[in-house]
Amino acid sequence: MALKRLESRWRSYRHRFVPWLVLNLGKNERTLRQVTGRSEDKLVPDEEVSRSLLKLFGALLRTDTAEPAVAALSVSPQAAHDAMFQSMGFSIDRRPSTLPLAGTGVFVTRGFVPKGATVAMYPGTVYQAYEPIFFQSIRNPFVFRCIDGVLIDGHDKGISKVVYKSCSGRDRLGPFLLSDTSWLTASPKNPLAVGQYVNNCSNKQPANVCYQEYDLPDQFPLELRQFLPNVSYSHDTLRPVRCVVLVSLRDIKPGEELLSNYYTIVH
Ligand SMILES: C[S@@+](CC[C@H](N)C(=O)[O-])C[C@H]1O[C@@H](n2cnc3c(N)ncnc32)[C@H](O)[C@@H]1O
Repeated sequence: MALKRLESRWRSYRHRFVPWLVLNLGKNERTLRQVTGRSEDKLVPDEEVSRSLLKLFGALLRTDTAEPAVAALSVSPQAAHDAMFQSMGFSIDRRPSTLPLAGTGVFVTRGFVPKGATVAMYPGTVYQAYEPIFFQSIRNPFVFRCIDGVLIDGHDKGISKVVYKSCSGRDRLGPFLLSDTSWLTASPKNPLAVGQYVNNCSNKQPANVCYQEYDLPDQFPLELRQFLPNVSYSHDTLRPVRCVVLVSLRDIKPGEELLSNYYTIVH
């Protein structure tokens, strides 16, 4: 009976962090997020996400004093955070988590995040459901699973880092970089690209952000793609780049830690 229940739960489980789910589902069952269909998993329309990204990336591009629109931009971390604050009204950064034994977390450092805002991005290499990720996934807590089985490896160390850099170096169009590698360092030039450090909510502290899949539209400007923290594992020009953004579930005040929901059940 218990086995049957577990099996049906596993089949309807679509999301997020597999190792964490296996180890902690029993302890944190009250934090499960339930949605009744794929479309319901989107809190805000894709156009709204596009608008936010275009606004921030445009501001980051203008902040750069070197040659705009070409490779190797040199926005300083402080300038990038200022650009974020001015264009979005808030900024976020990594700090030690407020949750016991949870390592690093992500906090609102300045300004207010309104409900429905694109508050962070989940960086990493994007694997289609059929692509090999075995070695990269060993003891890797940063493998994010999308609803359709696409995986995003957001680990900024070891083999994951090597794979991301190599895919990012491969995909460029003339002078244009199509993705950013600086999220692999302590100071990403796109300050949104720290979503892989957002921790899971607890029974006491409910989630204030949720994950939302976002396929990059074809018309996304070439000169702004250099700020994207995602690259496809295989060079596949037909498929749009899969990104995952974190969207605020309520207004969030400065000093608050962003907490997501590592489990989503799609019925
Ligand atoms: C995607 S990473 C998040 C970043 C992580 N905090 C770090 O410093 O690397 C997922 C890992 O964070 C930790 N974590 C996330 N939420 C937690 C929580 N509520 N309590 C304890 N640890 C947590 C677990 O070790 C989990 O495997």
